[in-house]
Amino acid sequence: MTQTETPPQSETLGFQAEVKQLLHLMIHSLYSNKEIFLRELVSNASDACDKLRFEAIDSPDLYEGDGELRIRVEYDADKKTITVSDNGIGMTRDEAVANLGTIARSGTKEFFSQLTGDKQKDAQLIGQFGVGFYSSFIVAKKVSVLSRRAGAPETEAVMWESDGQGEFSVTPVEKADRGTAITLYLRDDEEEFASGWKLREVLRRYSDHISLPIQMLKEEWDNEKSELAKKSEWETINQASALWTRAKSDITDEQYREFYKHVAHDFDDPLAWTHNRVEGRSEYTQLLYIPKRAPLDLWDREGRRGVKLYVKRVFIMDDAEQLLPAYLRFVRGVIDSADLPLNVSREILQESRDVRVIREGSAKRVLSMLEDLAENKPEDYAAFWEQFGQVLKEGTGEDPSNRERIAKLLRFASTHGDTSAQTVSLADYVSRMKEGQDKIYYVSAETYAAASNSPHLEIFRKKGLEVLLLSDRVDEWMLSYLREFEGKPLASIAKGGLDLDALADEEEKKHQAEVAETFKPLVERLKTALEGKVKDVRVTGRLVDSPACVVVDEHELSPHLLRMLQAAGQAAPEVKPILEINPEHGLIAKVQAASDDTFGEWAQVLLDQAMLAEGGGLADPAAFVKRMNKLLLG
Ligand SMILES: Nc1ncnc2c1ncn2[C@@H]1O[C@H](COP(=O)(O)OP(=O)(O)OP(=O)(O)O)[C@@H](O)[C@H]1O
Repeated sequence: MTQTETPPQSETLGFQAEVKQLLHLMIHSLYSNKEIFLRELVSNASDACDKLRFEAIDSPDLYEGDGELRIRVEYDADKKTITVSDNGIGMTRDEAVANLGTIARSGTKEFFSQLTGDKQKDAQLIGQFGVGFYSSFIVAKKVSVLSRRAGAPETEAVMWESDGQGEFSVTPVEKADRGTAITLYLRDDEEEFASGWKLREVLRRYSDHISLPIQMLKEEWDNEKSELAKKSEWETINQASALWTRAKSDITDEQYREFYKHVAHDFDDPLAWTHNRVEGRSEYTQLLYIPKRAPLDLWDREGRRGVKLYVKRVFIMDDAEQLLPAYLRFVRGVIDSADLPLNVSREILQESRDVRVIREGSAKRVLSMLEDLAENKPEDYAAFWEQFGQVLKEGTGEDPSNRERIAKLLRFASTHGDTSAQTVSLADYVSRMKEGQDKIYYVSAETYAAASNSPHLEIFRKKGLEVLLLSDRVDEWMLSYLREFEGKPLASIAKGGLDLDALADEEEKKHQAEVAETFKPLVERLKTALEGKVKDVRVTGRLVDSPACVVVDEHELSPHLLRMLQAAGQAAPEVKPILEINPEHGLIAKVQAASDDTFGEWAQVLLDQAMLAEGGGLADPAAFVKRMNKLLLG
């Protein structure tokens, strides 16, 4: 060493604030589930081997003569340590600092903003977020990570160490073999994990689905010493074949569930799964899961989506979004293709005919799984709908070839149940349609309350006609694609003239015609008073308790959609409403009797309150209040 060179130095660095918070939460909330740390470490080791195998497709030298990838678990009962090691991709110093000192995952902001302080709820949330490496600190008072990246010189390894309190150190060290060895120094009350029996039991339970061999040193009973003695020979304690390649009949539900937790980085069990081998024009295997809960980044454009892609059992990439349409982005799992080249890139995926076949096939499988759930496990389907219904609705526009199947899977709130729970299917609705009814009626508004209190509903309630109550953001968009169901058009009850004639009896029709005639002069007066503000004024039979309402023409954008466009800063055309008045209402009689002096005020109040009831704002609310007060004082 020359004089100017300094010996490698150890550096102490602070954890990112979020990591500190996560560590604290994890240790305190996940205590009852502490053995999951082993699953997480094995899962990471397996991912590291997958990454190496992928990089080695182009650079076989990375194997450094050792192509047999494996994970090893060792323990020392005296020192109370456990070591999980792999010969995977490994980490450089900088990677260790970034990966084990910060959290740079989508959904991080949502995660921290949703924490409540309630241990159980927070534990659930941490599970959804992903526990990962940091879960080691649930059982360990100190963790050391010794790692060398594949292809880096032996002298360029790193030792990362921390007691999980707020800081960690990184020290340059030497390591002959590539990969990562993570040693946990167990807390005093966690010694039970430093046992061959315990480790085997936990590994079999949580990690049997891992496709690489998980090895431990053989142990045999030593009669002389009356204890289990470790041999120098390794034995593989899992089945070590990719789970999805095994026959369905050889896989237990427990193994399917554990595999899900590994691929989806979820803590919870999945809601459902589908596992198929497809042969023929295209050959692939799919194992796809529906999670129980929406990930925190479901609405995050940068969020994770899609499934893991394997080609002939070699891991190629995470989140291969081309393999499923975007409206199924909540699906997790694995697709293993026999046709794609190993060097496939995201760009190639976009163009590939094989990928298109896989995407179409996978979408169909997921829809079948959902249909099965809806039919045979309605409670599970309701849980699915609550979490992912809004995303599935996007499919009505995105996937025209499956629109009918998707339409059958949709669930809505309606006046039938009068609750905000979305449980009514279009088929349910159709089965309850009245004789002579040929349309599926709906009303859409910003909120469920606004929809269910819409004045437009009055006549429907009176006649016992069911109306769907739509208030999800995606609904208006969906309605522009979903125009009918089983030949029955979907019709907004806030648009156009109300065509309930088929449902009215002769006497009603006669009465309506007479009323329209009687109120003609009032209608004309209102038209003049509101000129420029409304498109038309007419008498309606759709109201029962309200004096007036506003509607728009059939082909025009609904006021609700207009407001959404305006809120999104988009140019929206000007749409003048049609004012409809209820001839049976006392207030209309009052307006009719108003003198010319106050008639203008009455007309304006009638329009303003109809706009308010519809869920819209007023351009000049203060003027409305002033006018109202004046009229109230009489
Ligand atoms: N054995 C390992 N070999 C190589 N890199 C590893 C290993 N273990 C962890 N890492 C790196 O550290 C990162 C962080 O791991 P961590 O377990 O916290 O999160 P994750 O695996 O990305 O996601 P999750 O928290 O959902 O499991 C990993 O993404 C990986 O880059």
